[in-house]
Amino acid sequence: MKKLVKNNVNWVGIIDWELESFHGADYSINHGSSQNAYLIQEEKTVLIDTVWKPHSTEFIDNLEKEIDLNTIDFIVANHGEIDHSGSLPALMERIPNTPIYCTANGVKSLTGQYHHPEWNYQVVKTGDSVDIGNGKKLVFVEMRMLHWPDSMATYLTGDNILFSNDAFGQHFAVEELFNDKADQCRLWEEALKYYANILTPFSPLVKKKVEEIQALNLPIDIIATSHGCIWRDNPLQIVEKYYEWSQNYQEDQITIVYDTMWEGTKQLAHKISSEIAELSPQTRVKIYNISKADKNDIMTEVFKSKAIALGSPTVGNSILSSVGGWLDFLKELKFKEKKAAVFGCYGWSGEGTKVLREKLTDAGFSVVEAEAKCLWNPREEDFERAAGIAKALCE
Ligand SMILES: Cc1cc2nc3c(=O)[nH]c(=O)nc-3n(C[C@H](O)[C@H](O)[C@H](O)COP(=O)(O)O)c2cc1C
Repeated sequence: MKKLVKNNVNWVGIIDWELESFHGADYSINHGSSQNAYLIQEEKTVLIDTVWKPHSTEFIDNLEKEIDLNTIDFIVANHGEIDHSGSLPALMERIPNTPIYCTANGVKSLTGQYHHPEWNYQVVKTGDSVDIGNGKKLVFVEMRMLHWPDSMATYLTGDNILFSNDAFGQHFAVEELFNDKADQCRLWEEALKYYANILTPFSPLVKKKVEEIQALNLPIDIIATSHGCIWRDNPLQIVEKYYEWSQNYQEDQITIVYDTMWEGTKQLAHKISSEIAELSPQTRVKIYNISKADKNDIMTEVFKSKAIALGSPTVGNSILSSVGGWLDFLKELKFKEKKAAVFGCYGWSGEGTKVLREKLTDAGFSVVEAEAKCLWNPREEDFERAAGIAKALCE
C-alpha cells in the first residue's frame, strides 16, 4: 500500500509490527519497525531502495498495483544491506536491464550478496546527479561508514527531500509515517537507541558528515529515512541531535551494570548506587542486571552516562559469560571519555575484578583505581570499598 510523502513521491515500504530482533539477536525491537522504500514519479520513474527478502512478494505486488514495473527508469540502492536490497533479486528478474545507481562500494556489497555482476550498475559519487524531468534532479551524497562502506544518501531537488537511508532512522513502527504523528517519547527513545547501538563507533564520521551537509546549505523539507518515521516537522532537529550525540555525548548519569550468581555482587551494586545518590543528588543512577535487562537498552544507558560501574563474581578464574559477552559488545561501540569502576565477589582466587579492569581499559574506558573485590558475601569493609567507588566516579 503506497502512502503519499510529497507531490509525486510515495512511500512504498513495509511496516512490520511483529519484528522482534534485528542483526541476528544483536538488536532488540520492541515497537515494530519498517523498511522504507520510495517511488518517485516525475518524467522519470525512480525506485529508492527496496525491502527485506521475506517481504519481497508483498513489496513487488504492491508496486505492481501502482505501476507497470517496466516503467521504472532506474533504481537507487542507497545501501546494500539486505533489509534494503533483499527484494532486488526478485525485482531484477522482472526488469533485468534496469539501471541501479549506487556507490562503487555498493556494487561490491550487492555483487557479494546476490552474485549478479551483470546487473546494470551505474556508479555514483558525492555531487553526481541525474535529471528526472520536470526540473528536478537527484543528487547523490556518499555516507561512507554510516554505517557501511557503501552507504549513501540521495537528495531530490525541487521537493527538497533527503533520502537518508539508515542515518536518522529508528527501529520503530509508525503507521502514519511522519514524525509529527508518532508517539514523541518513544520516537526519541528509539532514535537514541539506534544511534547508541549502531552509530556510536562512527561518531567522528557522523560529525564530519553533518558539517558537510550543513555546509551545502541545501533546503531540506523532509528527511525520508529507511527505518521508522519520516521527518517532516522540523526535519533538521534530528540532524542537530546527531551532531550533539556524535561528540562524546554524556549526561549527568552513572549506570551500574552487573551479573551475579548468589547476589553478593548485587549487594555491592546497590551500595554503589545509594552512595552516589547521597554524594551527588543531581546525578541520575540506574542499575541493570545484565541477565535480566535488554542489552541494547543497557547500552543506550551507557551512551548517556559519564561513568559506569561493572560487576561480576569470579567464575572459573574469570567473569560470568554474560558479562564477558556484554563487554565484547561494549568494545565494539568505541565509547570515549567515560570513567569506569569494577566490583565483584569471589571465593578463593578472585581474578574477576582484574579481568573486568583489563577488558574495560581495552574498550576505551578510564578505569578508576578504587574497586570493591569482596571475599564471599560483602561485610562492612566491602561496602566501604563500594562507597569508595561511588566517590571516585562522582569526582
Ligand atoms: C561455578 C562456579 C565457579 C567459581 N569459580 C571461582 C573461581 O574460579 N575463583 C573464585 O575465586 N571463586 C569462584 N567461585 C566462587 C564465587 O566467586 C563466589 O561464590 C562468589 O561469592 C559469588 O558471588 P555472587 O554472590 O555475586 O554470585 C565460583 C563459584 C561458582 C558457582
